[in-house]
Amino acid sequence: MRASLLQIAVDPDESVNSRRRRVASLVREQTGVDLVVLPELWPTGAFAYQSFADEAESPTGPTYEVLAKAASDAGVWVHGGSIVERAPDGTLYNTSLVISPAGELVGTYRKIHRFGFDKGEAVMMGAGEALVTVPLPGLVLGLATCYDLRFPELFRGLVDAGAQLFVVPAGWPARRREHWTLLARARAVENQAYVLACGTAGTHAGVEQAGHSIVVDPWGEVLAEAGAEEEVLTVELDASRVASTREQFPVLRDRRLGLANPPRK
Ligand SMILES: NC(=O)CCC(=O)C(=O)O
Repeated sequence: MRASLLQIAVDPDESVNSRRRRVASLVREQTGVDLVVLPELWPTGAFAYQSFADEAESPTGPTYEVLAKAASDAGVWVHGGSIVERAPDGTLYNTSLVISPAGELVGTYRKIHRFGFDKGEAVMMGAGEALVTVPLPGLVLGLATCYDLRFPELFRGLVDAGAQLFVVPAGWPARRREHWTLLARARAVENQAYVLACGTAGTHAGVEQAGHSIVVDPWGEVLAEAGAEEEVLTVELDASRVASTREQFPVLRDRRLGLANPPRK
């Protein structure tokens, strides 16, 4: 499987619609790969909280429309990063879209762990409640978004649901870049799965973005890593590597589940 991660620069001087058109043509340029991955909240910027309500859309709204057309023109699967979703009851969610080469919306995932502690996304958005996997030809995809990367139990739950490849769109700040790289490798090693972590470039809402999108294999080796600027990272994934790693070094088999917690003192 060939995958391209589009590390998009979110420039506040570019309108959301111009960025959608620009990203759609970048997706079309990936004809020949199997999977294209976009970052978290690339239409608005993950930290541009003030525009969330104005730019909120439905999962089949304007971002889906441009990506679905681009996916079918290029004949690729698209993980569309995420959008600000407005649910029918008015709640906002940070929602990922997975689109087939026929342009169908085959999966959505509402970010479970919201970032910001007592402000920003954490108070403006609802929390997702469901783990999501999507079978792609050759590998089962498990979905997570940005801050989710800090919560290993989510990834273990996705492994239990069959995931072999994690796609993690992000808007990760430059000042915590070392955490990003370390956590992406940790999630790959502990779960013996591919990690495709796609961040944004540029600075928006005063937050410099890390870029440094990264692809890690099931043994924890970094197959490719971007710089800080806008960049397309294309990698070859070997679907059989997940099974062979899990077979040759069967650490997942040694889990001790169901132990009782010690009483709290
Ligand atoms: N958009 C995010 O989830 C940011 C996460 C982050 O900055 C961190 O975990 O650190």
